[in-house]
Amino acid sequence: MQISNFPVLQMHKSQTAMRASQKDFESAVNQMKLLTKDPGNEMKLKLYALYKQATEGPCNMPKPGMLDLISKAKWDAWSALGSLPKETAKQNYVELVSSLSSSASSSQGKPDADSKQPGYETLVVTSENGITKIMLNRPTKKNAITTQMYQEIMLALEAAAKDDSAITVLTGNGDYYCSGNDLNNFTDIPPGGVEEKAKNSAILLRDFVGCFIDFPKPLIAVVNGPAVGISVTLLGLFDIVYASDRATFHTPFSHLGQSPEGCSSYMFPKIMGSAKAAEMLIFGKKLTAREACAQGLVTEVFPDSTFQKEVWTRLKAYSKLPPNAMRISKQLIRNVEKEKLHAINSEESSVLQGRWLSDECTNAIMNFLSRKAKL
Ligand SMILES: CCCCCC/C=C/C(=O)SCCNC(=O)CCNC(=O)[C@H](O)C(C)(C)COP(=O)(O)OP(=O)(O)OC[C@H]1O[C@@H](n2cnc3c(N)ncnc32)[C@H](O)[C@@H]1OP(=O)(O)O
Repeated sequence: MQISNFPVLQMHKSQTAMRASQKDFESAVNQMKLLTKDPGNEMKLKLYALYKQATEGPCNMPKPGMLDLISKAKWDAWSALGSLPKETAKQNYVELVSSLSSSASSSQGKPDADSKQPGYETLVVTSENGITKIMLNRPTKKNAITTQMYQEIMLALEAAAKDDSAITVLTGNGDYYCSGNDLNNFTDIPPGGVEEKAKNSAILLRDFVGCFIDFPKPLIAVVNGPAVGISVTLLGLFDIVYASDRATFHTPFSHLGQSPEGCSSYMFPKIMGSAKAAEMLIFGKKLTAREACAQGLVTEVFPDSTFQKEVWTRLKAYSKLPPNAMRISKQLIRNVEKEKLHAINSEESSVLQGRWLSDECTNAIMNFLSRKAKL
């Protein structure tokens, strides 16, 4: 085989002026180890040949026997590089790895059109590589959760629980992860009046949180930006929470005349201790991502510039673990407290039903809607 049989090498022959440093080469070698998608045998042979040429020079090994097919394919690929200089081989290796990683990362945040599931207006739901991703999709409203969105999230979780993906991810589109309950939800009053509205909302809230309590597979929050209200309290029910260092965590319930939900009245003291939980849930202290990580609410914080790439690389690796083992482990952890969590969820929903009818709450919502108050 001649060098001309490798178009990618041809393409780079004219670029030898741009030499790759030893550091670039070593980091490309490390990057290859992180690649989660198999690049295919042809590509692997090209990379093998370039690596050998870059580190050992031209192939002078004896040709393997005809029956040793794998060694022979490798020997052929290396020999085909002839007397290609080591420096050029290094450069070509670095560029080839870079083209592989960029095509992998460009497909990470952006689902391919075929994998997008129809039927959702407020979410983008995709399923690929063993991962079902539920993305809140009202970026212009900071992904505030409308009544329709609560319903769609429940449907998406129900479907994800049954599909063949190994893990499920919740994330947000745009600069926010989620700004919590859409405060306009309270303006749509049914014929039965505000009491009926409060009752229906409490039922919706209880059912919504119930889906998170019962979700059977590993559930991961990819917190791409600030999180407010119910999007924060629910995090205690996730198995992993990855956050960008741009994210903040804010539960301004007292400011809104409301009280905690999402089982946070139990999970937050358990996760971070009662004093820290009180600062968040009673006094509305906003935490940075690093503070939330130090309190145990967040699993790991990543720099915003590499957040998507690092998180999706990690999740793709996790999604290849045996799915049944992951499910069973999750259920062992969750089942100990499932009944208790449902009881807490019912109690929190019923307390909120009363709060929504209070003057404190009504005034706070009116203030926001008339733009007098912002968090
Ligand atoms: C079935 C009911 C279950 C209820 C469960 C109980 C849940 C409780 C909670 O989640 S409490 C938390 C509620 N959330 C808030 O109080 C947040 C309110 N929003 C804000 O304070 C700010 O918008 C902000 C700090 C999130 C962002 O500020 P800023 O960056 O200045 O952007 P804008 O304010 O201009 O926002 C852009 C656009 O989005 C609208 N919006 C944002 N969040 C909400 C929201 N939670 N509800 C309704 N609308 C929201 C905002 O009004 C702007 O809209 P506009 O462009 O003016 O049309």
